[in-house]
Amino acid sequence: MVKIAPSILSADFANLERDIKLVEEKGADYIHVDVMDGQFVPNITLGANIVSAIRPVTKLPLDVHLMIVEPERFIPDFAKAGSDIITVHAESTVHIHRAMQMIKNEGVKAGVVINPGTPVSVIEHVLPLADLVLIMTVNPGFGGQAFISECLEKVEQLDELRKEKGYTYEIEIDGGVDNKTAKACVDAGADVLVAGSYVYNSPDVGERIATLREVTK
Ligand SMILES: O=C(CO)[C@@H](O)[C@H](O)COP(=O)(O)O
Ligand SMILES: [Fe+2]
Repeated sequence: MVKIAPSILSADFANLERDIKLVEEKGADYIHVDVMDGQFVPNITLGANIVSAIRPVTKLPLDVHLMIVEPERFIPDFAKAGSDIITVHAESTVHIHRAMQMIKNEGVKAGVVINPGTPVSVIEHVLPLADLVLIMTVNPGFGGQAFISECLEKVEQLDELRKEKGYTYEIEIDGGVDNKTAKACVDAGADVLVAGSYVYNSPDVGERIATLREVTK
């Protein structure tokens, strides 16, 4: 069954505890945390102090998506804050392999992520290190953008590669996931769907999570 990772970027920041507990109760699998620095992407969100603050409010894994330049500078902080998965952009550092080693050395699962314009070949040599590969289906920076379906070809490639080479990473999709796009993601080979605005911009968050499960069955 597909895993659902609501993105708290679309939650009410004045009521984060309430909104995290709500999706946990309604069957979410991960809590997706979008960290933006205003440089790698044109938006600023939150830092390791917020990850520490939300750590005690949920038992769900914290899936921390770093959209920051030179993430190596902050990996120890996000690990100590209680992240379960830390995902770094191949485009954000010249040392993606080192960044992933740093994450693993902290005892945290290491993810690698690529933007819509970046091919799978760029991350080919770090796939043996990856616990998770995240495919962006929007240009990172904001919630509520339209799904870029061309990116699904990369999900198929990654699914093929793991079958061929015996890699163990999960494939996660982030951006524009809703009741209309979720099925194609799973059909392409995705294991985890991040959904921000679709889940949180509704008075019935439980119905939204249930619909994502229903349409991907
Ligand atoms: O990383 C990002 C955006 O850069 C995401 O995790 C968004 O939070 C997804 O939002 P929706 O497209 O689901 O509204
Ligand atoms: Fe994200």
